[in-house]
Amino acid sequence: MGLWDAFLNWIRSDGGGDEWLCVCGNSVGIDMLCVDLDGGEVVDWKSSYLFFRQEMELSLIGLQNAGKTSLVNVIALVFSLCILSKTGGYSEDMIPTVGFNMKKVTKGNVTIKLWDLGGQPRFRTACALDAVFEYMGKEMLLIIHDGIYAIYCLANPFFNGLILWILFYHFGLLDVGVAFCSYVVDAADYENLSVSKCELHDLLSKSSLNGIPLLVLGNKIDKPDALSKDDLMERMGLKSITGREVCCFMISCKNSSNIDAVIDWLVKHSKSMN
Ligand SMILES: Nc1nc2c(ncn2[C@@H]2O[C@H](COP(=O)(O)OP(=O)(O)OP(=O)(O)O)[C@@H](O)[C@H]2O)c(=O)[nH]1
Ligand SMILES: [Mg+2]
Repeated sequence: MGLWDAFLNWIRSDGGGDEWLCVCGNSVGIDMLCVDLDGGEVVDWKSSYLFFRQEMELSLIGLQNAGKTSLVNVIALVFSLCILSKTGGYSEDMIPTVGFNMKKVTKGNVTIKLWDLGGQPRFRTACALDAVFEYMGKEMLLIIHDGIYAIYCLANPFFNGLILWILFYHFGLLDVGVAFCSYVVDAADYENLSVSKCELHDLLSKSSLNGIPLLVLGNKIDKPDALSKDDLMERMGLKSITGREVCCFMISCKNSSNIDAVIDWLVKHSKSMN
């Protein structure tokens, strides 16, 4: 049922009374809540989604402390449209990510699988990143055994089938492809900018990422000393990148600034499943 049908039905049935209607929306969709004025309870809710079926894989890459996990939490909150959710959102109290986390968020027809990679040097090795990208390229697979990465090469067809089967049934991890690369930078951490620039350019030199659109997120713009977008683009060497689309947004996970713009970009660049 479409949003307007739901709305009209609700108006026709008990739209008067001591209830009020709240329509809220973001880049993922629109929710319509019917709230009981006396008790403050949500008595009914309907959803409508602006997009056709979309699925995307998002790997968040960047140095330690850039705010990748914070971004995952903020995106998860946007997907729950804030009102009904008691979880997710920004927290000052973060633990550095060990290895990586995978979080899948779904809202209506939009699904994002977020691969949140630990940014400490030991997790940033070419090997760990390669493994994820190669996995997405379906040439190698990455499985976690008690926190240790095991990389399986898909050269052997028998092994192939076996591992794909395990992945499919236990992790639901099939049919993915790298649609774009997203990179998170702390825009207020001048000291680490040159390291961040090198890591990014190293990553872009990988053949599996040839031509793939690049999304750079300058995080923590709530900090008074955060760089401007122009300065960040200059210092990250973004202006010299050719052969691919490059987009840069300045965001704050803390204040949720520009998060909707990021989600819009992701949805536009994801594989449409129509
Ligand atoms: N002021 C400010 N602080 C932020 C923002 N986003 C994240 N932080 C803080 O930065 C710190 C690191 O955030 P994380 O999300 O854990 O960073 P990370 O990139 O996941 O770090 P690793 O897991 O070690 O790679 C935390 O203390 C966050 O609260 C932001 O927009 N503004
Ligand atoms: Mg993290």
